[in-house]
Amino acid sequence: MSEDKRMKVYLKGLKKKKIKGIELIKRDEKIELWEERPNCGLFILHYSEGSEDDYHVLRSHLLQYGPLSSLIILSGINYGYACYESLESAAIAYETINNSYPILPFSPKPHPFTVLYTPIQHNLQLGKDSICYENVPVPGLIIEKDFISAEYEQLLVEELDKLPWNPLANRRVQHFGFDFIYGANSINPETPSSGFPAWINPLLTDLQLKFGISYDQLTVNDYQPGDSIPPHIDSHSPFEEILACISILGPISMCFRNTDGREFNQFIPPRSMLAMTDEARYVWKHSIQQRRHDIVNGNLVHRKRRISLTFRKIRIGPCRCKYPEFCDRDRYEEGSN
Ligand SMILES: O=C(O)CCC(=O)C(=O)O
Ligand SMILES: [Fe+2]
Repeated sequence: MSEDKRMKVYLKGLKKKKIKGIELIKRDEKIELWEERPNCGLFILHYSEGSEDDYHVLRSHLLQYGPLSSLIILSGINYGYACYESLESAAIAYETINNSYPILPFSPKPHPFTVLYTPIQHNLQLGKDSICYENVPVPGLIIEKDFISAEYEQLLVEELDKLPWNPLANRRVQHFGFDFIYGANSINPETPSSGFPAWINPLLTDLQLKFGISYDQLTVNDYQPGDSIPPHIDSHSPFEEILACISILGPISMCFRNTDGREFNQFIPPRSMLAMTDEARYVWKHSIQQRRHDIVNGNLVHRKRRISLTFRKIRIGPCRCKYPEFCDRDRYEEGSN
């Protein structure tokens, strides 16, 4: 076949793929595309696996045309969405990609891709469960960024990795102060397991200053991408009100769910402190959902290893929270068993 003919066949194949891609976007994203008028927003028909590597391949290519304000490429879906900061950059990308068919090293094999203008600021419908926000309206939830330094974060990881991790179904854990009894979601106050190692002291001091609480139980969770913790409320009776959770290494989102159906994904940056007080502590369930990515401000954030340190204070006496319908105080009342 001549080179000319080969090119024609190749472009015909690409055109067919494009028509199929548009149908898919209409079906999944429920939007009609506006193909002709230049717009900052672009649907990308990348025909790849949408893996993390594919995401980075696309991102570095698209950045050649100008700064992006959004890029969402989801695993297992062969189209994505990008938004340029300027119309000019989007137009250069559109013209260059659709006229010169650059071949990118996608998985499973290198191939060209196409882009389409869209007038709609889009969060991919198929990725909407993973959209999270920097401040969600959960009463009593406090998030403080940059609570610890990068140096101390590094030290915590090194020290924790010297100690044995206990594997659970979807993550690994360590406990300090008192052992945590899974199932009962409690501790045995009669049998303190171990004290806190000295390298925890700076955190204990900071939390004491912040909340006036001397925390005495610590659960450390270690999550790899895709790991999770099921929805739960930390039992009221064994622990006092304020739970303080320090996050290190990777970013993640935590899902807060109320029994009335409200649900919010809170983005948690590394080295931040998240405190659950009042309703956030006693009423809302929290969980880390099984995912490898989160979407924040229109951008895909791939999860990495994340460690959390949850500080709790053992409660002496019954819980007297304002939420008896959510409280387990009856189970722990004196004389009951
Ligand atoms: O990993 C986290 O931030 C949450 C941990 C947690 O909810 C718990 O250990 O009870
Ligand atoms: Fe918890």
